[in-house]
Amino acid sequence: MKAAVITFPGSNCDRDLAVALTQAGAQVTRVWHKDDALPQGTDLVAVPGGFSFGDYLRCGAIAAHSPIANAVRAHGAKGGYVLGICNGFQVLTELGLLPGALMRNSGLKFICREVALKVETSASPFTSAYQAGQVIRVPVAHHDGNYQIDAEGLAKLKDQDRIAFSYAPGINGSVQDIAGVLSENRRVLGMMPHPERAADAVHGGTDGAGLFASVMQDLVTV
Ligand SMILES: NC(=O)CC[C@H](N)C(=O)O
Repeated sequence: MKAAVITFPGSNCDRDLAVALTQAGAQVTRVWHKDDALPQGTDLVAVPGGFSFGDYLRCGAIAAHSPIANAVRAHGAKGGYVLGICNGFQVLTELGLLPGALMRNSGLKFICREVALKVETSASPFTSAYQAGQVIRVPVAHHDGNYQIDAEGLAKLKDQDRIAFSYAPGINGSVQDIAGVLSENRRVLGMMPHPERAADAVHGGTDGAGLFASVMQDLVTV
């Protein structure tokens, strides 16, 4: 599995994401946002957390207009794997690869702590190592994690089993406590919690490691 981890000015989880992917067995290349093409043979594009461009104008909005943005959008559009974590999830909604938007947390506070997450589906390349209904513990660190989508979009997510994770219980006002969603072809995942911060015993928990193990496994069987 060849993975490309994108870095924007203000990204702060790019190294951790690269380490988690490497430990899971991926061959990782770091890509600067000013590049306009992905490395040859990229299977997975990973968009990390952080504060790209200082979270002006909306979180992820400026990053979605970076030189690399069109290549990321094209990779997702042609069926490639794309993973967006936290600010990366915000970027993927701004790119139009995932529906909905991330608004300011309902409590108007930055939330930085470990949370309980329910795995809503194991039928995806990113969640196959988990059981549907399983509750895992993963850290969050965000001020704009309040996922919102219109009623029609929500019905579609539910009908197509595209809610990957939900908070159990809710923490930030997200509709249906949604913490992560999948694209229609299930190859694009955006999630606010940080599995790369719970992927090694030294992190104090390894519940996030299953996500990286899942996508490695998926590629082998494709
Ligand atoms: N950890 C992150 O990626 C934070 C995302 C974004 N800057 C927010 O606070 O909502």
